[in-house]
Amino acid sequence: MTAPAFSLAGVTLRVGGRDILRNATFESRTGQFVALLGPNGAGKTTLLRALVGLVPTRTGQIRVLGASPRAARGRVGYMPQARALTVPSLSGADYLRAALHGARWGLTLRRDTHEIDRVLDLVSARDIAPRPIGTLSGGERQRLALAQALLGRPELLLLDEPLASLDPARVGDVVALTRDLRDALGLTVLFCAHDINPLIGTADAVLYVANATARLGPVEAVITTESLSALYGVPVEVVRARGHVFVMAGTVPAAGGECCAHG
Ligand SMILES: Nc1ncnc2c1ncn2[C@@H]1O[C@H](COP(=O)(O)OP(=O)(O)OP(=O)(O)O)[C@@H](O)[C@H]1O
Repeated sequence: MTAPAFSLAGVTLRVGGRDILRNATFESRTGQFVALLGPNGAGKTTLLRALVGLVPTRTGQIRVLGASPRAARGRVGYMPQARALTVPSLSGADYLRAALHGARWGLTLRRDTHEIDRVLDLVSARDIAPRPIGTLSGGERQRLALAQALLGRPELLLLDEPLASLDPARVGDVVALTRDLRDALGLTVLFCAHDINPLIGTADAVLYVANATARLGPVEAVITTESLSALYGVPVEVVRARGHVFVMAGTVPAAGGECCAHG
C-alpha cells in the first residue's frame, strides 16, 4: 500500500511561545490536491515549514512520503510566500540556477540548463526567464516561484499562498496550472490559500487550521457551520449560494470563504 503523502500523528508545533498545532492527527493520500486554509496567523506557513523539517515537533511524529521531513526534503518542492523572491536584479533563469545549486551540487552545466528549461516550460515561463525579477508582474513572479518548486522532480508540492495579490483571471490560471501539473506529473499538492472559492471543483480535500486545531477532509465535510464552529471554538456560519461559499464569523474575519460578516 502507498504511504500517505504526508501524515501527522499527535503532533504539537510551538513557535514564539504559542502552540500552532496541539496533538494534531491527520493524513493526506498520494495524488490529492489539498487546500490549506485558516485565518491569519493560524499557522499555515509554520505547518508547511514543519513538513520540510524547518520547524521541530514538540510531540508526535510527522511523516512525509513515508520518511522523516528532513529525509524527504529532496522529494518535496516548496514554494514560499512571494515576498521571499527579493533579489530584484537577478534574472529569472539565474534565480532558478541559484535555487538548483542550493538544492543539488555537482550537476553539469548542460544538465542545469536542461532542468531549468524543463521547469520553465512546465509553467510556460521561458519568455520571462531572461528578465530581472524586479521587472516581473506579480503573476510572472508566481510562475517563476512555481518553477523553482518543481526543480528536481518533486513528488509533493507545498505552495504557500500562490494566489496572493493576483487578479481574478490570474487566480483561475494559477489554480488550473497547478491542477494540470498535479495530473501530468502525478504530484500531491498542498495549496495554502485564504479563500476556498477559487479551489472549489479542484481541491479534493481541505486542511483547515484554526485555534491550534486542524481538520483534513472533503470540502463539503470541513467547510460547514458545525465543523468550523468546532475548530474556531466560536460560532461560525457557512452559507452556500450561487456555487460560492461564504464563511461568516461573529467578530473575527474568517478564512475559507470570500465573505466575512462582522456582528
Ligand atoms: N519564528 C517564529 N518566531 C516567533 N513566532 C513565529 C515564528 N514563526 C511564526 N510565528 C508566529 O506563529 C503564528 C503563526 O504564523 P504563520 O505564519 O505560520 O501563520 P499563517 O497561518 O501562515 O498566517 P498568514 O495567513 O497571515 O500568512 C503567528 O502568530 C506568527 O507570528
